[in-house]
Amino acid sequence: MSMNPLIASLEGKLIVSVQAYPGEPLRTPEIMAAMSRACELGGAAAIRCQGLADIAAIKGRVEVPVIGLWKDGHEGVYITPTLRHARACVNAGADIVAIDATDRPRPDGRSLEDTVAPLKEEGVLIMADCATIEDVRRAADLGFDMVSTTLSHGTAAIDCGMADGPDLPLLRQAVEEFPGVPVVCEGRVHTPAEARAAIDAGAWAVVVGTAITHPTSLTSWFKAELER
Ligand SMILES: CC(=O)N[C@H](C=O)[C@@H](O)[C@H](O)[C@H](O)COP(=O)(O)O
Repeated sequence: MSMNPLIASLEGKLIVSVQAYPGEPLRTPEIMAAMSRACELGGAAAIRCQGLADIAAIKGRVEVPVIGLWKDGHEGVYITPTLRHARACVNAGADIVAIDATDRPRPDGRSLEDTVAPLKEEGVLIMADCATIEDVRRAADLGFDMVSTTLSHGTAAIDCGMADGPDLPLLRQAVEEFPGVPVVCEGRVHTPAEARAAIDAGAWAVVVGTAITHPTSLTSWFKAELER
């Protein structure tokens, strides 16, 4: 099967995740859209973002593709947990929808397979947020358009530490097992060198969030170093 051109366009590219967490000062669609545009000007090939209002605002502000997701809650499956959430992301303007691809129970009782099948029929491009190689295998089997290492560091909704880099072992294993599937390296990519290493390890694209778009974390990293 030939690859969708939008997915193909992301090969070797940097995707920036632009998200603010509940209660944070930057959490308004207007600010997230401005930040996304700023990242686009810096060369982001796509923006990954959260929530229907942010997706719509960002889609209206940038030319590059938007990977949308909807975080609902912060325990269990919270990244676009149901078909309803996924369809809403599409309606808000997402070009690709990111979905939790773990096998944990979903709030609507549907399996991942039953969540994904209608989306595939509707022609929606989907990205699998994976925690383990089993998740990658499941996602590849279900026909996800991209798989990502998003959840490999656990599923804490907010993760501000600078310790640990990206999960290159999981990335490498996924790339080796599924040479035909675009594998995205996402989660704890904190430096340009780490992004480079991910591409060198076979990543189709790299997603960087915190290290570009989360000033509270960035500030705390600098502060911690001064207090060490
Ligand atoms: C685990 C989870 O919910 N990850 C979220 C997924 O959208 C975001 O909070 C992350 O910022 C994103 O994955 C990028 O990762 P990092 O911020 O480490 O560059």
